[in-house]
Amino acid sequence: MEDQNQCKTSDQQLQNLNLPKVLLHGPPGFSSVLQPPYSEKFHLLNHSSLPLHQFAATHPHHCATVAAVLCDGGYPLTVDMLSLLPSLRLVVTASAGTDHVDLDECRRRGIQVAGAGNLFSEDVADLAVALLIDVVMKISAADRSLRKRHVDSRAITYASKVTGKRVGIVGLGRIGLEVAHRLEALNCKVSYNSRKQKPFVPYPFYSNVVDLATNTNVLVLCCALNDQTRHIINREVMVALGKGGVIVNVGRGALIHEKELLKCLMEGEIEGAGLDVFENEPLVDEHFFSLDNVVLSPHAGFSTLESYVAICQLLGRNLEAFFSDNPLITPVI
Ligand SMILES: O=CC(=O)O
Repeated sequence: MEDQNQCKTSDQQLQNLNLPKVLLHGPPGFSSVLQPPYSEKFHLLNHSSLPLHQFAATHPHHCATVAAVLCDGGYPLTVDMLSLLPSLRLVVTASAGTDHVDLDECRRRGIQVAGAGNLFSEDVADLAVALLIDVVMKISAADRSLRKRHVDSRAITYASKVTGKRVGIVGLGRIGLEVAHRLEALNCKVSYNSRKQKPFVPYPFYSNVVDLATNTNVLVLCCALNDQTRHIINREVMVALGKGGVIVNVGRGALIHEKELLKCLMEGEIEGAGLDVFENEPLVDEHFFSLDNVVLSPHAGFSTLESYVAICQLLGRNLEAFFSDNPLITPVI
């Protein structure tokens, strides 16, 4: 554990005593998400060099008094972890998804949670459409082929038209809607599946993902991961999508039964996949690496420079709002 401010003067350390303690729960370097003026308003603690339970064992006083956690999307906050922080009142996550945070436990303990809101929706939608176009038009496969000096583009099999494709969006929240708007410009025929039919959208609704797959060429997964959506894309759905079918996933890896996806890709049950997320992140199943009909992206849907600058501000503003007794800017609960 390092105290974020340990190299400052002891005067500043004394000053820290009056500042709310915020525990940073993310990768090395995560502390840079809070910049002045926000970084000066909190006593930042960074445990990235130690697992949280070891930090708790070696720094019980800090753990007992941490008031807020600032966490990164890939960093779980389980019941056990939350129990190490008895004074915790706020979790701010730098992600739109909240499947890594035990929200039920936060509710039970009255801990408020803020997230990224819709900040990343446009970037994620851009990436979804980029992956769709790449897989369908075989851009990355052609690039690989050219680099091997196979200059005849037909050395790879024929690409397919994006224009006019029937695209089924799974999860028509803000990201799904952004994807739909982009696809309309490409003359794609959009339909969707979600928990409930949305009265305000013009797209056909399918209450069942198998029916959606049967009636489309491409599935784009934009929904949240929860008990209802885990492995929502199983073999039955992939077979229903059919041999020319493509799956794009910008939601969470575990929306797809990944082993079945690999089998379907290898056996030609579906045509291809564009994946920004994986079931065992940060690990990626290496079987994907040898498949030419897959385009891979390292969970990068939210990593534009513009959005990074914006999320840094938003995290600080949520912390500031909470500790000034104002409503959270982007509340989850
Ligand atoms: O995956 C990224 C996010 O949830 O913001």
